[in-house]
Amino acid sequence: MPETSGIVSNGSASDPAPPHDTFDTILVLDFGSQYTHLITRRLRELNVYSEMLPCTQRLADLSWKPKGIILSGGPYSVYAPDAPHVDPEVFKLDVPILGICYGLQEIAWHHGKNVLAGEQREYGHAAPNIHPHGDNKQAHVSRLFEGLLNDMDVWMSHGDKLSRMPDGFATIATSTHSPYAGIAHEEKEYYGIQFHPEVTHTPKGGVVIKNFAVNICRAQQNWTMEAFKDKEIMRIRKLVGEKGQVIGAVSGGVDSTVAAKLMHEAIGDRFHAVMVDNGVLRKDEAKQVKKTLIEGLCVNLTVVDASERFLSLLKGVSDPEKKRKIIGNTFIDIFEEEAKKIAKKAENTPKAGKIEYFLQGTLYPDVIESISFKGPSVTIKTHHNVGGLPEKMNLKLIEPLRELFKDEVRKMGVDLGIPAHLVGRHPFPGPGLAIRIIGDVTTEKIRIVQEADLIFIEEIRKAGLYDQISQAFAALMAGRSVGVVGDNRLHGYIIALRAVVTTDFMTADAYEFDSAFRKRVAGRIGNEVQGVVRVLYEETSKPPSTIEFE
Ligand SMILES: Nc1ncnc2c1ncn2[C@@H]1O[C@H](COP(=O)(O)OP(=O)(O)OP(=O)(O)O)[C@@H](O)[C@H]1O
Ligand SMILES: O=c1[nH]c(=O)c2[nH+]cn([C@@H]3O[C@H](COP(=O)(O)O)[C@@H](O)[C@H]3O)c2[nH]1
Ligand SMILES: NC(=O)CC[C@H](N)C(=O)O
Ligand SMILES: [Mg+2]
Repeated sequence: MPETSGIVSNGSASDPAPPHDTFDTILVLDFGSQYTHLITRRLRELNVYSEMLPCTQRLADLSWKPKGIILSGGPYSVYAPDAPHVDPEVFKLDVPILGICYGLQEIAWHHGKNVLAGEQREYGHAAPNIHPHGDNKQAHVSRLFEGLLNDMDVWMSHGDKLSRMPDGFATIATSTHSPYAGIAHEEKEYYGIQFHPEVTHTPKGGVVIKNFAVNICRAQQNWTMEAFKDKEIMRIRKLVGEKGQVIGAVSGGVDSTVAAKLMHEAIGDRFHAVMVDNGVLRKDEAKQVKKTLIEGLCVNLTVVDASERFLSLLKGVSDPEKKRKIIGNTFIDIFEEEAKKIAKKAENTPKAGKIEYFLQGTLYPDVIESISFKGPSVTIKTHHNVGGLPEKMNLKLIEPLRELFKDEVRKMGVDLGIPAHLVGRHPFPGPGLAIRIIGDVTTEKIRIVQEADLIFIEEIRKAGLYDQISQAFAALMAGRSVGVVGDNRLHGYIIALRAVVTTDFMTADAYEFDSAFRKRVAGRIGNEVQGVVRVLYEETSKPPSTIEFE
C-alpha cells in the first residue's frame, strides 16, 4: 500500500497534517483481540481521537507521539515462545499505558515475566472490588476507577493470570477468580485491568476509559466529526495542491458518495467521479446515481455504460469466484481507460494539472483485517477489488474515511449535506446482481431479480422497516420449478428474499417479518414479476451462511 494511502499513514513528506498531528491521540496497539476496534470506538465517543496499529509497531517508525497507549487483549499467552510483544521502547516513552487483559499480562511480563496459566478460566460477568491503595493514611481509590463503586459489573475473558505483583505496582481491584483484576504503578501511570472495559457487557467501562484518556493522559476532547471533516478537507487540499486532479470510483453507495462529496468540497471540479454501469446494478440505479451526484451534490460524474461488455464476459459463467474476478478485472480496465481520457482532456486546461490520486471510500472495518498483525484471514469471497487499480495506473491512494465506521461515515454524510435517505441506504456489493443470480447470468434473470428486489424494498419502506434492517435484497435461485399460471403450466424461476440485521456485517441474523408482510410480498412478486412461480424466505444466520447468496 502506498505511503500516502490514508490518514493512518505515519506521515509521509507529502502528507501535510494527518489527524494525529492536530488532535491529541491515544495509540491503541492491537494484539489481535476481537474487541480492539471497540477501544478506538469508545475513545471517539468521548471525542478523543485514537489510532490503532499492530502490537509489533516499532516506535522508531512512528513520526508522532501519542498522549497515551492502550495495549489490547489478544488470544495468545504472553509466556508462549511465539507470543507477540510490544517494542520495549513503549515503556521508555514516558506516557501513560493501560493494558487490557493480554495487555495487562504484557505489562506484567515486561516487569518480571510473572504470568502463568491459571487453574480456572474466567469467562463472562464478574463484579470486582475496587481497592484503595497508597500508604495507610492516604489510601485512595486509583485514578483509573474514579467515580466507580464496588461490585461494578464487568466482563472477563481470560485463562492466564499474574503469579505475583510486578515491582512498584499495587492492587487496585480484585475479583473472586482474579486477585489482580486491576493493578497500577501510579508514578509511572501504568495501569492494567483483567476485564474488558470496551465491551457493552461492561456497562461502566466507558468511565474507566475516560478516566484513563482524559484524566490520566490529559487528552483533549476535541475530536468531533465536524472538526474532523473540516480538517480532512484542508488536508486533502494541501495534499493535492492547487492544480492536482483526483479520480475516484463511485457506486452510489454510502461510502463512495460521502468520499466523493468530501473530495468535491475540497477540490471542486478537479475531482472526477466515475460510475460504471456493469449491467448488474439494481433497476434504474445508474440513472438515479447520476441524478443524485450531478444534480443533488454537484459532483463531476461520468457514467460509463459498459453493461454489454460485462454481460458478454459473464455469458455462460456460473462459478461465483469467476464472476467476481471477471467483474473486478473489467472494473480495473475501465477505470484505467477513463483516467487516460480525463488526463488527455486536462492537457488543454490551464487550471488543472495531472491526475495523481485515486479516491477510495475504504472504511475502518476494511482496514482492521489487513493491519492486524495476524495478517489477513482466509478468503471466503474475493471482494471485487479496485485496490489493484492505483498500482497499475501509478496513482496514489486517498482514503479519507479510513478511520471511520459506517455509522460515523453516515454522520459525516449528513454533515456534508447529503440527504438522509442516501446516507441510510443498505450496502450493495460491487459485483452486484451477478452474485445474486445463482448460475449463469442472462438478461432475463437480471430483469427478474431487479423487479423482485424493487417490490421487496418498496414493501419494506412502506412498512417503515427499512432503517431497522441492515441489508435486504432478492436473489434468483438455480434451477426452475413448476407453477400454474392462468390454467397453464409454467416452468418458472424461484426468487429468494433475504433481510439481515447486523452491526458489522461479519455476523448477521435474519430479520423476522410477520406473516402478513411475507404473504403480501410473495403475492406481489408472484403476480407482478413475469416468469416467477415461487418465492422463498431465507433465514439462516451468518455464520454458517454469508449475507450474499452465491
Ligand atoms: N458500479 C460501480 N462503479 C464504480 N465504482 C464502483 C462500482 N461499484 C463499486 N464501486 C467501487 O467499489 C467501492 C467498494 O464498494 P462498496 O459497495 O464496498 O462501497 P460503496 O458502494 O461506496 O458503499 P456501500 O457499502 O454502501 O454499498 C466503492 O466505494 C466504489 O469505489
Ligand atoms: O463492495 C462489495 N464488494 C464485494 O465484492 C462484496 N461481496 C459482499 N459484499 C458485501 O459485504 C457484506 C458481507 O457479505 P457476505 O456475508 O456475503 O460476505 C454484505 O453487505 C455484502 O453485500 C461486497 N461488497
Ligand atoms: N482476552 C485476552 O486478552 C486473553 C489473554 C490471554 N490469552 C488469557 O487467556 O488470559
Ligand atoms: Mg456498494
